[in-house]
Amino acid sequence: MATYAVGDLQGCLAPLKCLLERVAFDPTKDRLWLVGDLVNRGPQSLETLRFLYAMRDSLVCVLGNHDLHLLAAGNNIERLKKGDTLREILEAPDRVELLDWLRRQKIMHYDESRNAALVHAGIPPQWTLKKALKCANEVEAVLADDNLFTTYLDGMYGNEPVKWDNELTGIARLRVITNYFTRMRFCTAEGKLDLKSKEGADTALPGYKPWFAHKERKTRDTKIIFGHWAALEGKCEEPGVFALDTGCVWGGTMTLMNIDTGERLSCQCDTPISEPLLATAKR
Ligand SMILES: Nc1ncnc2c1ncn2[C@@H]1O[C@H](COP(=O)(O)OP(=O)(O)OP(=O)(O)OP(=O)(O)OC[C@H]2O[C@@H](n3cnc4c(N)ncnc43)[C@H](O)[C@@H]2O)[C@@H](O)[C@H]1O
Repeated sequence: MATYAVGDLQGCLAPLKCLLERVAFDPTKDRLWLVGDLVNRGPQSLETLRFLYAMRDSLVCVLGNHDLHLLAAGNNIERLKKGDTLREILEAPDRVELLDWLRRQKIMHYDESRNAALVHAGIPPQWTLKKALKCANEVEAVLADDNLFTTYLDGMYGNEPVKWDNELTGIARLRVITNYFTRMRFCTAEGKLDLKSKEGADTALPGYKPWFAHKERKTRDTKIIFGHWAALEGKCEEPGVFALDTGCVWGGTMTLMNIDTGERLSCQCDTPISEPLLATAKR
């Protein structure tokens, strides 16, 4: 039995299948951890979601910003944006089943036996592991609640508050938690977010650093696996922190890592997003 983690899929099913074949993945024995952003921008969002749903008992999955966006669009809370490749899911006969499953996935997974955490974007430096799990659970509970999840999705968008405060309540509290776990790249040691910068780790504004690079970070004893930040190209110098988004959808590759050995494999995406969309996204 082996446990693997794979970077952002973003609707790229062919490289996922290629990676699973290369490691002879056996869903009856092996486990696959997904860093989130299962869908959007790539060519096969619906087929990817169906493929994952069919093997759901072998998966551990955390949600990314694109997955949350799909949930909002699927509940008529947010419109699709130019470049989104989610319409096929919204029009699918099995959409209710698929979105219901997606909504019940985690924001953070922690495996005590490995002392390893899985998140989409990161864990802010000022939070302990215990605090991070508690905050992730607040969002997970609201998302899984049939009466509350649409109110959450409706208030989820936006960049404020820029920093955690224990006194925060309601949607502002849930929004900053969401932004830490699913959108963060750069922040200060106190967890003040810069959500605008998206380039490499060496492009931080004065006073900011990649979330994992703060020496005060309170989760330094825990292995952390994350995706989201394609411009890192899967490279992270920080010991115990593993970046897995290698920009499949941007013409890069998809990366799979054996969680216990650290061994990595990559597959090219055959059909990355079109050149015009790439140019728009980079502007
Ligand atoms: N609370 C909330 N508030 C607001 N929105 C929310 C939200 N929750 C969910 N959302 C939704 O989030 C979605 C994404 O919003 P965006 O605003 O487009 O998000 P992003 O930061 O660009 O994130 P992405 O996940 O696409 O990052 P990636 O590194 O792949 O790509 C980022 C950039 O990296 C660049 N890049 C990729 N590979 C690179 C490389 N090798 N080198 C340099 N740059 C590279 C790309 O060109 C691209 O510009 C939207 O649909 C939005 O609605």
